[in-house]
Amino acid sequence: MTEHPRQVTDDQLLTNLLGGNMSTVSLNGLSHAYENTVSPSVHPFNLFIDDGEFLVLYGPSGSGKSTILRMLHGLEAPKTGTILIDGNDVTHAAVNDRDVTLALESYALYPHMSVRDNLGFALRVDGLPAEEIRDRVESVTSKIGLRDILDDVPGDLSALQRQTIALARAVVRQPKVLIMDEPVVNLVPEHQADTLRLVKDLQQEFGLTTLYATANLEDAKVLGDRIAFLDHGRLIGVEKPEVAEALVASISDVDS
Ligand SMILES: Nc1ncnc2c1ncn2[C@@H]1O[C@H](COP(=O)(O)OP(=O)(O)OP(=O)(O)O)[C@@H](O)[C@H]1O
Repeated sequence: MTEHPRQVTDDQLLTNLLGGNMSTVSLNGLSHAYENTVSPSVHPFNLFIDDGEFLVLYGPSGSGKSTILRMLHGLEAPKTGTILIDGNDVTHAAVNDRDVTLALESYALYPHMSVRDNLGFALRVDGLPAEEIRDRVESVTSKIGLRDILDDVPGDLSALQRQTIALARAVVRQPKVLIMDEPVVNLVPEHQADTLRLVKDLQQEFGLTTLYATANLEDAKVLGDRIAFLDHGRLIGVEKPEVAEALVASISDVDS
């Protein structure tokens, strides 16, 4: 199975040459095994995610998606391999030293804080100046129609608005890498479509390098620039959404 290199635009080349803030991810020979288990949860694999790319990890339950995200986040140590972000080896770096942000579900919002304070909280902890916090919060909220509810608390809002804020709270940090682990799986169907659209819009608007785990092929096709197919802890292939169906069919043939 071939891995399609993404076309590097003139802008990206220029940014590279100028030593700009690129956010590439290289996973090299990465594997994982949970303690006291017989077979590895993730077999060794290589994967490169380009700056600003939306990469979907797709596979059934137990295929290794969460474990890969947890290694990238710093919550699980790999058994083998390295993790490079912008060429820097972060394989053994602490969670807070790798600039990877996990978008949490809406129940993780602080219930007593206004939307504005929820969005700015992590930025204050990071020590950003008040002016920059205000600018970032306004920039994100104006793009997603949240400005009118900045002074409300989560309990006053709809489930969809809360979900939107939870996503915005990750984006406002402008992380090098944004990760999401099945963020729509617990939402009612009508909110799932809206949330997927929002995820894609925010990712494109802010050009965030993103890894997104899902067991839903339709979601993977809507969201991904490329889809990484996982099966029983193995990376089977990395393809554009257009050829996803054919690859899934070939995996099913092999499995049956
Ligand atoms: N804490 C753990 N201890 C032992 N084995 C685990 C643990 N967490 C996951 N596993 C195993 O590791 C493998 C990969 O699981 P993982 O959760 O990464 O898959 P997934 O594709 O994200 O599935 P799901 O969406 O159901 O979480 C599975 O075989 C799973 O049973």
